[in-house]
Amino acid sequence: MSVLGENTFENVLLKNQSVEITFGDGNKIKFEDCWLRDHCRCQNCYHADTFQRAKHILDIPDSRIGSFRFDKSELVIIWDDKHESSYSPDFLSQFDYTKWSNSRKLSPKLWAGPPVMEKVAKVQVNEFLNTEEGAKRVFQSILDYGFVLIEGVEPSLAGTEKICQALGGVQHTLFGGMWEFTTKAVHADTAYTNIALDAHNDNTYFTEAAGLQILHCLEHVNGTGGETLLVDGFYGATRLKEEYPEDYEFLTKFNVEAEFVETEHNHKYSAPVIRVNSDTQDLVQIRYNVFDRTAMAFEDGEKCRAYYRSLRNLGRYYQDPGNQWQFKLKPGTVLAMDNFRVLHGRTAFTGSRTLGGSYVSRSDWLDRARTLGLIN
Ligand SMILES: C[N+](C)(C)CCCC[C@H](N)C(=O)O
Ligand SMILES: O=C(O)CCC(=O)C(=O)O
Repeated sequence: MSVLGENTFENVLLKNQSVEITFGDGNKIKFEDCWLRDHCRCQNCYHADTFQRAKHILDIPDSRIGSFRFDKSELVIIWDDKHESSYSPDFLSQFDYTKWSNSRKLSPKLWAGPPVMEKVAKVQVNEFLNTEEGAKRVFQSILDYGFVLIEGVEPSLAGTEKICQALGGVQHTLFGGMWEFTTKAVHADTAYTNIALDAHNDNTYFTEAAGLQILHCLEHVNGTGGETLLVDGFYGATRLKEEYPEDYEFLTKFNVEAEFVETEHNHKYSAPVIRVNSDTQDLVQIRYNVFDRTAMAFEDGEKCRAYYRSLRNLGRYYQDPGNQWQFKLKPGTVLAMDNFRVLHGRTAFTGSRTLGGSYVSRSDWLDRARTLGLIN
């Protein structure tokens, strides 16, 4: 791929309502006239200071290319309504479809079980908060493995909040912004107890689940247990696709309804357990939480049985201890995990245990990763 500022125009051919451009890096791309007019970057067509289009799509003339001229560094199109548009080779050469669509793909590194412990990043809090290199390591670990550990954090909600802000900002939900939870039943949810919680994704009952879940064990005294378990939701879905393709197909299409119900709230949402990108079929999100499922009616017995068979077959990968990483979160270490991919749970515990943390929206953490140059 050419370095920015090095590509050139080598040849431009007018072909009916499109132009075929050969660039200095040897690549050839065909542009339709409607696309070229829409991407005129003159001050009447584009607000360069806000990166926004200046015209409604209905106000972009349906014009034809009258003539054009070019040299190595500029292509000028004179439209049949006399408007002139200038393009650089670096701008246009971005729009090779394969290169453009690949530049938007994420590349998760699937994992199964404890070996991930050696791969996931463990970043000191000052490195994360005060250096670009540290911030890049944090977000790259989330992009690669779906989670990261940040160490040396002040074991308080305030100390944890600094991490949540740096990850993209605190996402407010019915549970609050920054939350601390214990076995005090402040919400009608088993998280606010001391029982074991099998691996799950949070917020399957929200129209958009939290992007990241941040957990920090602030204290655990006079008791045992309360170990965290993580499993790669994308690994399980990939195994299901290989070994039970019809169940994978079902879970990418069938809408499973989930709920969160308490006195002041009644959330419901229905969506596939496995969400894939409709263009690339790449995995986008896992919404696996068998505890928050609502009681559903089924169109027929076949769908009902497919629902149970496929949720069980997928659940076996997630419940397999060989695919899980189980560890004890200790005060000072913050776990940030991608709630669109990694399932989490905990073992039962005794004693007094306080967890602090927050959610961070997917938009906000991807925004940080993008501004660090890690993704497009
Ligand atoms: C994280 N915090 C304790 C605030 C809320 C927990 C809610 C858990 C819910 N059963 C779900 O899976 O979404
Ligand atoms: O208590 C824990 O370690 C995790 C609780 C949990 O799964 C959640 O809050 O979603």
